Amino acid sequence: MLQNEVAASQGIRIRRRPPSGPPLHYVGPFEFRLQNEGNTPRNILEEIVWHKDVEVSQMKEKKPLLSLKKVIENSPPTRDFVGALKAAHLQTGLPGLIAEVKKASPSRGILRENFDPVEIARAYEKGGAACLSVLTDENSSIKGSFENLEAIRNAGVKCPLLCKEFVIDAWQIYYARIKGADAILLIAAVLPDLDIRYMIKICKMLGLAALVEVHDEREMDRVLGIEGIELIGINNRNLETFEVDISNTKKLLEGERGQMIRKKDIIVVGESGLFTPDDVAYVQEAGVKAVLVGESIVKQSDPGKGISGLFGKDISL
Ligand SMILES: O=P(O)(O)OC[C@@H](O)[C@@H](O)c1c[nH]c2ccccc12
Repeated sequence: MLQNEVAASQGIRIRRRPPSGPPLHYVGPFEFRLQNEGNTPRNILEEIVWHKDVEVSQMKEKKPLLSLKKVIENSPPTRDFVGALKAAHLQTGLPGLIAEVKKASPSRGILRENFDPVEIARAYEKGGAACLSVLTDENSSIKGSFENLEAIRNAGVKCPLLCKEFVIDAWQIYYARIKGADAILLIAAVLPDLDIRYMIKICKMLGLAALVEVHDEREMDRVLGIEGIELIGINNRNLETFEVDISNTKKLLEGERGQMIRKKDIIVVGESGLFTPDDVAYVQEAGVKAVLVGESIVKQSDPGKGISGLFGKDISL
């Protein structure tokens, strides 16, 4: 089966690359690009993934896997991302915080002018974040970068770091490891089961935690069928439509799914759209032991104080 067909059979709507024939058409003396269902991305997630495909193949030519492996042999060990979340939860009785260093988003535009990633990371650490998330996609309106990840790691920040990337190829996991990541995001709306299985093995080999992100029941059920998963993120934002609804976290943790997660001792991370202590309490009640928060804290003049605002108390002690 073709890659897109395998994905579609698992309910994945994101196509990994334009599936249909030549996009150029001749009409008289003119050549122009005819947009059609086949060669036009259906939403921003699909557009990012198609772009990523080109980006990764170019990067791979410049830095082949073998050269990355050599660098990794001499890299310092990774930090324990899952352990840091568990410890924070035990210590505070609140969900462990993954605080996101986020400059902009496709739906909200620029979130912070004068964006200084290292300053934000330090403020988060001081404010009690257990871990940090750093967006690394450079070509979309997310405005992330691997330089930010590297700069935060090199600045002596001790919190474990999540590389927030759109992973479509295992090469990216090696690259993230070199740039200072302790964990990486794998998006179930993009990756078929076999890719997730394979990538989780690579993460284990490299000492990285994998945060596997789901958004609906079907994705959750697929991911629960995969061995060796320690961290599942429930995104309250639909990456195709950008609709945000925090009751999504509750819905996906009800009944048998919640039971299975407890039995497997999986840590669930509530992601996106969390702004108030009530929001945090709501997802904690639903069963999460960690939260991933960007907008509400990165927008504050002191992002560290933003954390106290989010939890309704100082969690830095
Ligand atoms: O800024 P928010 O609403 O607090 O959301 C943070 C984080 O969950 C969000 O940035 C996110 C979750 N999954 C993603 C995947 C790609 C890009 C971004 C994301």
